This record gives sequence, C-alpha cells and structure tokens, in this order.
Amino acid sequence: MGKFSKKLQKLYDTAPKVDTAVLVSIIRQGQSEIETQEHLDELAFLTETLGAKTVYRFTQKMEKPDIKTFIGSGKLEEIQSYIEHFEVDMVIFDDDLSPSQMRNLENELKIKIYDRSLLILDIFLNRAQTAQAKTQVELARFQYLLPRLTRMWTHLERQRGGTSTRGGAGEKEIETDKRDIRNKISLLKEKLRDIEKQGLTQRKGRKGIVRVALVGYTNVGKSTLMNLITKTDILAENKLFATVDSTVRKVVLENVPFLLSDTVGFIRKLPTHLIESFKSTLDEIREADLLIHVVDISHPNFEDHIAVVTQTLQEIKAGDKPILLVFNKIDLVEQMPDEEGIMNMTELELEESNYLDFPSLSDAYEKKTGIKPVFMAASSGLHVEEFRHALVQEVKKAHKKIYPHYLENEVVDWEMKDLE
Ligand SMILES: Nc1nc2c(ncn2[C@@H]2O[C@H](COP(=O)(O)OP(=O)(O)OP(=O)(O)O)[C@@H](O)[C@H]2O)c(=O)[nH]1
Ligand SMILES: [Mg+2]
Repeated sequence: MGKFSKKLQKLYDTAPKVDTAVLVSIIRQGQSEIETQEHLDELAFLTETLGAKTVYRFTQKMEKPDIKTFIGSGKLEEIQSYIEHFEVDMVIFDDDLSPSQMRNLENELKIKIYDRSLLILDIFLNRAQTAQAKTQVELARFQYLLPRLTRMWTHLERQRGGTSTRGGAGEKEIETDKRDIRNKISLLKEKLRDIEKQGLTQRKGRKGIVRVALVGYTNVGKSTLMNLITKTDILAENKLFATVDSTVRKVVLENVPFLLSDTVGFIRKLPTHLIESFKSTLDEIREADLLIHVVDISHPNFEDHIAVVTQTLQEIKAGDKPILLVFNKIDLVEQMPDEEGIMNMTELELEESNYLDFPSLSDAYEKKTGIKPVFMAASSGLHVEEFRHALVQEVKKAHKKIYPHYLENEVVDWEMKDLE
C-alpha cells in the first residue's frame, strides 16, 4: 500500500461511517405513490444495512431527472433547509447520478451524497469476505470513484478542517490521486485474473457432478436454506446482501451427490457495472445445471422480485436453466382458508384479507417453470422434507440429462429405476 498516497488510503477507509440520512426519489409518470414508497422502504433497508438511520423521505414528481441536479431547484431548497435544521449526515438517491450531478448536488448541499451504486458498493465492501469478492468490489468501487474524484477530494478537504467546497484542492494533487487510483485499478485487475484462473481450475475439477445454485432476491433466505441442507454455518441475517461471496458445498441427499452453491442476492436496479464485476461469482450460476430460485413469499412485492431475478438471470445469460421455485417464509403469511372458511367470512373481511392462495400460485408457476414449486420455511425447517424430495428429483433429472450414459454409480442408477 506504501505506493499509494496517504490521502487516497484515508479516502478509501473513511467512506461509510455516517449516522442520519434523508432519502430522495423522483416519481416518474405512471408510477403510483404506493410503488414509490415501497421502493423507498427498500432504500431505507439498504441505508440501515450500511449502518445509517433514515430520518426523512423526499419525493418529487418528474418526467425525467434534471440534468444538473437530478431534482428540481425548489425541492433542492427544501432538502437543504431540512438537512441544515436537523444536521443530517447524508443524502441518498434511489437512482444513479452522473459525476456532474453528484458534484453539483454536493456543492449545493455540502454533505455526503450517495447514489444507488455507491450505496450498494459500500455495503458490498463491508460484507465481502473472500479475496475474490473483496477484489471485485474494490475494483468496481475504484472504477466508480475515478470520475468522481474531485467530489471525494472536497470531502477530504473538509475533514481536514476547512469548510470550503470549492477551489480547495489543487489540480495537480487531484491528478496524482487519479493516477494512484488508475495504478490501483490495474493491480486489482491483475490480482483478479490470478484468482479467477485458480477458480477455473477448481471448477474444472468438478466435472461429473451435478451443480445446483441458489438464486434469488436479497434477504429471501438463500443462506438459511443452504445451512438447512448442508448443516454448515453461513452468515444469514436480516440485512440486505448478507452474502456477497459464493459458497460451494458438496451435498448428498438420498445417496445422490451434487454441488450446492449459495450466491449474492439480486436487487432491483442493480447497477450493470456491478453485475459485471461479479462475473466470476456469477459463473457459479451460469455453470449450474439447476437453479433453486428462492422467493420471500411474505414480502408484499414478491412477484416483482421474481421478475427482477428472472430478468437478471437473462442478463447474465442463465435464463434457460431448469428452475425449482421455493416459496420461503410461509410462516409469515396466512393461507387462504378452505371453501367453508371463505363462506363464513363477510364480504368486507374477504376484500381486506391478504390471504395467499398457494394452490393457484403453485399452478401458475408450475406452468411457467415446468416444475412444481415448494412452499416452506427454511428457518424452522417447515416442509423441508418436501423440499429435499423435490430437489433430489430435479438433481436426478439433471444428472440424466447431462450424463445420459452414466452407469457406474449403481446407487444413482438404482434410484433412477425407482423413479420410473
Ligand atoms: N420468518 C422466517 N424468516 C426466515 C426464513 N428463512 C430465512 N429467514 C430470515 O430471513 C433473513 C434473511 O435470510 P438469509 O438466509 O440471510 O437470506 P439471503 O437470501 O441469504 O440474503 P442475502 O445473502 O442478503 O442475499 C434472516 O433474518 C433469516 O433468519 C423463514 O422461513 N421464515
Ligand atoms: Mg445470503
């Protein structure tokens, strides 16, 4: 690290320590108030994951964002007087900002500005554990920061005790910092290539065994399910992006061996360059023979989440794999009562109920995926037997498809006969 200036190191170390935040989102045409609030709920959860507290939410109806300051000048003034009055530490935007928007906003508001990418990058940075994930996130973060360096520079100036946000840093010093970052970027790229080479050899060694990957929106219970099935201890917690690395375990169920990997969760508006930076982690998904798509059925937007995951899978070219859909957290929802139960309800009760109709959901998604979904609760193990059974069936199918002439393993062969 000695090669890089102290300034840069400091800039890098001190980014995420903040307390209170206000959230800002624009409401686009055709977007409902409820939808906007739900998106802001998610942004507040992300903010909490970063370690900050949301104190207020600002919204503004706009056809398209202002090119200079993203939001309009009236709204900007409103935010300004709020943050001054309540001494807020940061402003978080639900979208990405251009370097100049970020700079302009910072000049106006004079506090730390986060956009969606920077927020997610900082969360990833806090959570990455393996060398590969760490390197990937560091790289993505530096690439994102490079064009925004003047902005970070002004932060540094203020931290040193000055209050001016303009004209503080000399052009020369900014250039030095930029050069440092560029060097760092090429070193990280090199490091990543080395790590990836190792990963490739490891993955090559896994031929001959079916590979299954857990995928899904963030915080749905993928790691909990992985733990339940493999009895290992992977960090599972009620925070977004608890898992940033992928973990692979060998599992044997009913004498059928396969590899199971836990992966980073998806989220709406996951910045494309971030997806790219996780390419090698996502290879686990791309190279899988079967995907277990875990859904948090207790989330009011679970169907949107399914759509986001489906779309992201397509973007990373893993859209045509067999999918076993798992509706998780059923302990948190109420099932639709049977016919008699419904008869006994008043019309108002029926209208206000948010019962979920499992059989219809099951049919609808079975039509889409060709595989009957499983309804379960991973944290308590409810219906884990159904899940295991469904998983084994699909692993066997995958095995037969990839290795049609595979006969050495008598156990598997015997199990297959049993199936038919
Ligand atoms: N009530 C309930 N909570 C669950 C269930 N499964 C998981 N959880 C909780 O949901 C939270 C998220 O679980 P994780 O397993 O970390 O979710 P994940 O999908 O791995 O999340 P990321 O790694 O952040 O993408 C944790 O607090 C779990 O305890 C369930 O079936 N019911
Ligand atoms: Mg996880």
